[in-house]
Amino acid sequence: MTNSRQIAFIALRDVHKGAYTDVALDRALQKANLSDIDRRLVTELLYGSVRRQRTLDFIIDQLAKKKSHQQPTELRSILHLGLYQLRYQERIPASAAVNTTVELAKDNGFAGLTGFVNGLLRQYIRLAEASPDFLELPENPVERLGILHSFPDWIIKVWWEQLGLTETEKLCEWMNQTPTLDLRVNPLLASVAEVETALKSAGVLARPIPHLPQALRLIGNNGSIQKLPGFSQGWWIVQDASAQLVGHLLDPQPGEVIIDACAAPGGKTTHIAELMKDEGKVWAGDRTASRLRKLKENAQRLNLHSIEICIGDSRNLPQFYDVADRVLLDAPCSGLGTLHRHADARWRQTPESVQELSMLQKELLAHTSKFVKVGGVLVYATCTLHPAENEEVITEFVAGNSDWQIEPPRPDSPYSAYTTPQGWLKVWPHNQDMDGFFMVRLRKTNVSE
Ligand SMILES: C[S@@+](CC[C@H](N)C(=O)[O-])C[C@H]1O[C@@H](n2cnc3c(N)ncnc32)[C@H](O)[C@@H]1O
Repeated sequence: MTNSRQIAFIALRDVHKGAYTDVALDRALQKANLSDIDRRLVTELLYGSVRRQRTLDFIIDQLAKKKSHQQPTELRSILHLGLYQLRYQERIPASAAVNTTVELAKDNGFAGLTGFVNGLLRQYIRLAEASPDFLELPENPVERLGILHSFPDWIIKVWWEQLGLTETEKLCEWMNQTPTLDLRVNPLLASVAEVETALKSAGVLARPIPHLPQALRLIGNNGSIQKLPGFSQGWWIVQDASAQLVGHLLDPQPGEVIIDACAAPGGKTTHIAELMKDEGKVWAGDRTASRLRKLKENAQRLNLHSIEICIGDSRNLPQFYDVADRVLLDAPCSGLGTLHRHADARWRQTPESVQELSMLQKELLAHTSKFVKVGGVLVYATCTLHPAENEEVITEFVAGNSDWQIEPPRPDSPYSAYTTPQGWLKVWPHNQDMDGFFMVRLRKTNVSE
């Protein structure tokens, strides 16, 4: 049987056994010959079931005698797929969700438990029809939000401390959406209007994004990215709106020397080269060779020649001391601002991994700041929404280095919507409808300690 639900099941089973969601999806899709519509269904069922894992487990715990984690792994995966469709996929008729899930059980070694699967799903339908709020949620507001929107309690706490309860709930809802796709047009090869027209002629609608001169947001679901017009000609690259803000905040100028210290796969490196009209030098440093190969492919496709690759740990590159007009440190982070794109990230990160990342970020900042000439600029950015990786890193750095100052964007700049009183920029996705990001521009003065 190679139907889309069986493919989704194979991928979800692999995720429940420890695989990364995108890797499991690619592997399962490669073995199947599915139409674009079916591929989209598999992707939606898999990503949705992984995101909503905590809620789905809670429902099983409430409806079955055995807790979800006591169920055989593969049966748990099958139940997740069925419940996900019933709870979150209004377009799929309940009868289709139940019947296909029972079939999955039959075809995957649970023929003797089809009655249990059928009974549990039908009980869910009955209870949900009687009262959509039938889940017996705990009183504790953190746990309550965590179960209802499927996040670990520690993430809810981190956001709650910054936003309060109502806003945190909005952010959780935003992070459970299917992500949108933004393009960044390469102005050296095409204009935004040309790309918009080419996409339209292929039946794909796109709209510009305010304040971002190179951005287009695709409207609706699209098939393979590589098949969209202009891809092979290097007219555009996929990059979220908030990631595009980072390049503009750095504001690189033609002829300058720029070091992008954590560059791969090159979304921002290529933006920097475009903004410099491909004149000058962009050093693209990263410690991961496989990701740097991707950077090279991107630079070649976009026909950019000013980029030079440097493999290694950016905490140990003394040859770059005092050479750069500008440095970008787009630091490795916990990715709490892009949880909608990486379905399993909320289950992989932990408070401990955040502490380790925070230390690495502080070390990277201490070293890469030495690359900047006096008078030059460093932009520190992350796609996370955790203060230990953002505010704390910058506050500590500025307090310990009196020759560095935060340089807030001008009040009349397009960044004013994101600028905080401290001078750094924070993009909250539920307010700005783009990935969560933190970014700050620092300037090196000639006043030393
Ligand atoms: C957030 S990603 C960079 C994304 C990239 N700037 C872009 O826009 O496409 C962080 C990168 O930091 C790299 N990295 C992690 N630790 C590093 C280190 N000590 N030195 C250099 N690169 C490092 C990772 O390999 C990863 O590619």
